[in-house]
Amino acid sequence: MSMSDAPRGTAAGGREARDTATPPVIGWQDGAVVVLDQTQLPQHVVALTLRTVDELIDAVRRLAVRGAPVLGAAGALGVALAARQAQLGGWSATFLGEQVERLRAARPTAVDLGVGVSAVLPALRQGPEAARVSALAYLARVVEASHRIGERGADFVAEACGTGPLTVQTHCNTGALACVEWGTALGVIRSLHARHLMSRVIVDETRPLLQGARLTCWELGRAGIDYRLVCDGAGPFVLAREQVDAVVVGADRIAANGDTANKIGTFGLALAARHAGIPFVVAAPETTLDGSLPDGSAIPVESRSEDEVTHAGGRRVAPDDARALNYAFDITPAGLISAIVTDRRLITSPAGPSAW
Ligand SMILES: CSC[C@@H](O)[C@@H](O)C(=O)COP(=O)(O)O
Repeated sequence: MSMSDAPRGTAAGGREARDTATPPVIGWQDGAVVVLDQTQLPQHVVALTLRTVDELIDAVRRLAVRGAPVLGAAGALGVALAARQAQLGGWSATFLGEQVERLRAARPTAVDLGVGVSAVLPALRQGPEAARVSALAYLARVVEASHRIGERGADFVAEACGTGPLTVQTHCNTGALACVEWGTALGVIRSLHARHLMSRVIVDETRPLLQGARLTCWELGRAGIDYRLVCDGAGPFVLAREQVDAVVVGADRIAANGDTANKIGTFGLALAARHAGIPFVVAAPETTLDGSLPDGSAIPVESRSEDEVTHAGGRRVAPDDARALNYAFDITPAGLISAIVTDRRLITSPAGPSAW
């Protein structure tokens, strides 16, 4: 992705160091994982150089690197990083295995994080170089999947909604920042735009770190796609008032029956879409399908710090004794989902993916 009109920089271990290199969303450089620090966008384009598994886990937990497919890439590259650290530090095989499992567990809901870790494990036995090559191959597959999802999703939305111009609502950030390139839900929107079918995107601001407001608006602006930002609470009303044609969202984990975990606020949009009689589409790579879980009740839902709800702008806004529930994700029942679009297929079965 092009970042030519924003400040740039690199940083090591979380420290900022400005230079003129264009940071990739995620990549490998000189024995380290390099990620674009998504907590600093859109004001600053700053890369983080992560040299240890601990630094990578910290970046994942504070959402400096985020979005399910990119978390998969982080898991894959993280195994290569662990292999390198093990060689340099003389780690035992047991300790190396423990560090890899810590990485897998850094965030619980996005199944792709563990998928990326598992993809590189066979190469780990052959040493750091083999792990690096395997991780980069995984990253290339993430990119390819993202483009396929965009095209297939655009086919479905165009078929379901007509030739436009279309107003599409989306939630969170599912673009290049979450997928290395193009995007899942935002990839569908990009592909519709490339076909001259898009009118406008309604962007929900998204908790906890305003991923929609900061990241999706930034990406849409760069792509030249018209959008309007709305606060999360306004989402369902705006869907009806602005005559939205379809809702397209991403996913962090899809159970065998099609119940889908995605960013908190998605469930409400799905209810609103059903009320309005418009398609509610989930766009995700095949890797996000977790056939080991029968339904959404088994999906682990991340709960984050209460401070993200009780504080705003760096200061406490709720009373000192206020307690918060800070679920990072919700589960949308399969019955509210019109279609699941993956890089391999279109699933419209009301019985869900278990009938695939
Ligand atoms: C293509 S990204 C799909 C999902 O990962 C996305 O919708 C989402 O919920 C991201 O949550 P985040 O907490 O920002 O990692």
